[in-house]
Amino acid sequence: MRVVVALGGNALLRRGEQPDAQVQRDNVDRAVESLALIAQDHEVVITHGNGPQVGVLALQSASDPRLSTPYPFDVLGAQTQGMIGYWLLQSLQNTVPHGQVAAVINQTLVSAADPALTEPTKFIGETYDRATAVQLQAERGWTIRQDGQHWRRVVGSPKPLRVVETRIIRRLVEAGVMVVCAGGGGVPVIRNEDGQLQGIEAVVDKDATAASLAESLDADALLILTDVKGVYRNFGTEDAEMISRSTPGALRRELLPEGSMGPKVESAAQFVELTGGFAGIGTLTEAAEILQQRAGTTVTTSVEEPGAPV
Ligand SMILES: Nc1ncnc2c1ncn2[C@@H]1O[C@H](COP(=O)(O)OP(=O)(O)O)[C@@H](O)[C@H]1O
Ligand SMILES: NC(=O)OP(=O)(O)O
Repeated sequence: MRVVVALGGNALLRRGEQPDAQVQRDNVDRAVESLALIAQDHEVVITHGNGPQVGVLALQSASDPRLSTPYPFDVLGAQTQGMIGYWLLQSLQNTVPHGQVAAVINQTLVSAADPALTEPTKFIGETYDRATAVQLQAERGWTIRQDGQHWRRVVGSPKPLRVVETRIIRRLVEAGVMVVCAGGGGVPVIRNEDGQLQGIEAVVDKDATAASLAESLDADALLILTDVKGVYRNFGTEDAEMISRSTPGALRRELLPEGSMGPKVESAAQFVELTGGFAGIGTLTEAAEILQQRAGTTVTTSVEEPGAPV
């Protein structure tokens, strides 16, 4: 099977954790332990998020007195691809010694006219209490939104149209290489009026890019791995109940929150609808079980008997 895996940025740096390199390396190692089990038997393409990490780098850049302008988000996105891509590359090479691995810096084409560029929904950086977030909004001109119990900065997140380097990624996969790519949803670029690629200020949703890439690469399965066991009905309440199996239509009707579980559900639903393949949403440490449809939330075109292979 060909499997595209999307690793959550919040799963690689969990809410409230220190953004130290070692903390994230340990989280990457945990994810890779789980991914290595899949890589033994399947072709694997790995994308990763960068929401928390790009926020850390944005703050660093904004507080550097030597810069006349902070680094724009396309540049920061590329930095996170380098950093997280390096951690994944090394961890995969150490864990799957005979595997060939490549980490690719790459771009995702978006539309300059996408209304999402001016209606920010993508959470980045750390979480704050409301008062602190409101203060940062005033001081730094941020847009902020509520994320669960906390508040966070949000930035524009246009729809990915296509991973620019799709053909190169396909050639690597066909050559048996495990490819780490489209980190942070890919560096967002537009084609300008001269036909040139040009970076823009945005952070693409990596689940949306992963679904688009999985479809372009003719993947059989899309795994969206994060820091929860699956998609819950009544999430965050005493009546919370995990949805084990669902269809695109039924899952969309759950109306999950924008900026966190909503984009995962939409990406899983789109991949399943477009390809007839299956998608799984669940925790980073259960990749193999999710692929076997024994853990997480499995999304298929129709709901079959529990545990039945698709
Ligand atoms: N219905 C739900 N079921 C499960 N998780 C949910 C739900 N609604 C919101 N969430 C939140 O979505 C988060 C995962 O989304 P996100 O933080 O964007 O993940 P990542 O950065 O790992 O891709 C979970 O940590 C959880 O707090
Ligand atoms: N770019 C992106 O989607 O990052 P997260 O997975 O961290 O939200």
